[in-house]
Amino acid sequence: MTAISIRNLSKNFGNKRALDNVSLDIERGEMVALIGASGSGKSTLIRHICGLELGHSGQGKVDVLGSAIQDSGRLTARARQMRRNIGVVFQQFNLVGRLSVLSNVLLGNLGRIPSWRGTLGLFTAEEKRAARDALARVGIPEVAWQRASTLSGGQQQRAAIARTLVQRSDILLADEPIASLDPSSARRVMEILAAVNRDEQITCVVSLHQVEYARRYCPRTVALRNGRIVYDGPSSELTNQMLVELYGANSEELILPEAPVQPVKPKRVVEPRHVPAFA
Ligand SMILES: Nc1ncnc2c1ncn2[C@@H]1O[C@H](COP(=O)(O)OP(=O)(O)OP(=O)(O)O)[C@@H](O)[C@H]1O
Repeated sequence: MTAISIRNLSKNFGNKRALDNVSLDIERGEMVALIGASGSGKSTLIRHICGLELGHSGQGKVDVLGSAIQDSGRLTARARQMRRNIGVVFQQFNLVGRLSVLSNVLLGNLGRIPSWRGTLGLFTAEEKRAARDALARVGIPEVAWQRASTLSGGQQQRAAIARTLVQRSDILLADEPIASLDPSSARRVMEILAAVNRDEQITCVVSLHQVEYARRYCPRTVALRNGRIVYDGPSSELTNQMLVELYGANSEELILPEAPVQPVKPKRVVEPRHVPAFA
């Protein structure tokens, strides 16, 4: 089943074309990296998938798990209900700093419980147990009672992932979840996302600045440039040389300094979906 299907999606901010006729299918259970230099449209695309932004009026469609969340620039009637099934992790501002970590994770229940219960913070013993299990799943059970503002960046991202586990979403969108983390915290967060994708069969779309993480953790990479898809295929086949050709000097943002530019591989026949779409 197709988890996310995007057709002819475009978005302008003033004169700036942020998305340019994007069409993309992501199957259920995939782990896909979105890469691109700064300003290429990664965040904008993620925000359209969860209905936080709307495409051009009269054009474009985004389906999630077989139902439209936005169509022709308008949110559908089901969008609100559908958002419950889409977990989102951002680079920052993931948690309510003054609340305990456990309370933040419990907020993942809000879409499924009566609003009065959420407002009063009245969660059942079963919901609290599930939240503690989720914190254990992401490797930070010991911080449950700490204020969220006291966590390190990596711990905050792990708590945000735990909240999406409590939410029981089928789709997890992570918008630059490791951009402000040190390399070892970044690896840990990516390992957790990969484990959640593998073990819970949650479809993951992760926007990343550095292609090394895409190659290591995401079988498929979609690369954006100026709001257009310029590569869609196996992460392992997106060479540094291709990045240099696609992004010119901006490719430096995407390639870790220690990774040498690889020699260009001879062209080989690939499935149609995997043909790099240079634009
Ligand atoms: N709310 C907004 N108002 C005006 N312009 C915007 C807005 N959101 C995004 N843009 C512009 O749209 C383009 C795409 O931005 P977007 O944030 O999607 O890129 P990105 O690839 O996620 O970049 P980064 O890696 O720096 O986060 C950029 O030129 C950006 O300045």
